[in-house]
Amino acid sequence: MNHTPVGVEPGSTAASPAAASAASAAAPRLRVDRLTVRFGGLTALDDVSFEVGAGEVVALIGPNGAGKTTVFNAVCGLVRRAAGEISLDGASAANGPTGLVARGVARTLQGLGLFDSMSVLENVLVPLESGTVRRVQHAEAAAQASGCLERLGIAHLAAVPVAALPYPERKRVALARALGTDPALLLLDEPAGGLGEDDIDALADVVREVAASGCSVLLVEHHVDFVMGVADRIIVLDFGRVIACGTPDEVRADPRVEEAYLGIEPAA
Ligand SMILES: Nc1ncnc2c1ncn2[C@@H]1O[C@H](COP(=O)(O)OP(=O)(O)OP(=O)(O)O)[C@@H](O)[C@H]1O
Repeated sequence: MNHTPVGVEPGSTAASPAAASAASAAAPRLRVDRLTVRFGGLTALDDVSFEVGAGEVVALIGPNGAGKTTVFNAVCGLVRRAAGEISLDGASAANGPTGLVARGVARTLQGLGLFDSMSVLENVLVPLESGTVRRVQHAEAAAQASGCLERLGIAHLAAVPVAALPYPERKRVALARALGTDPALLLLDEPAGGLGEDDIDALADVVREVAASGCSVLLVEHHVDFVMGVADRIIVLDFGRVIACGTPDEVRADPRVEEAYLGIEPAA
């Protein structure tokens, strides 16, 4: 896995010179710069900045309503930015529902969003054949989708309707569908939610392997042990602002995080 730090943002707890020089050496895979999103009078994101490097796993954590999903939606162009810039591999993203998906961003959803009556393989084929990501020949798409099912240990379920599967397998299908597009940036929305410990361990292995292959991973997750075990860096949001950013150890030791996220009052 690539552990290269790619920069330190306002509120960061990790400000090493190495991080600064790495950040300036190459454009990060994802750059979110001073992002502000408002819903009417509510400021859901307020001046949020962070970066995700190639092959890096970055976790966004924070209490309910902190703005994590809104970051994903902004990266995908599903909510309009009131201010700020988002870029992928140095190319600026339009402020609307265009561009990023075609440029190699894939996302899983909290609600999975699978087509229940379709088979596992058919679900994974949907984005490959729809032309929303890119248009590939059917044989090539089928081979790519099958490879993803193998990778996630569900090849034997290829012909099974999704409706017949238990929740952990359904989550694997959703992940396979995202990975099937061969993304440069993978957005995972609560990937460990609803899973048991064995499935979470297997998921962590997959995330590490995906990152080792060069794909960048940005994930939103409440399962603290999973986050601490898999993330290279963690960004902590609270009320739409970045309150801390650093390695798992740095974030774990930050009293602001304990106070905001874990609900622990800092020692007097
Ligand atoms: N489409 C919307 N319209 C109005 N308000 C919204 C909308 N989407 C999100 N919000 C509000 O913006 C804030 C941030 O929401 P968001 O869903 O990003 O938080 P979150 O950190 O993902 O929370 P959770 O952990 O509960 O999923 C919340 O106050 C939420 O109610």
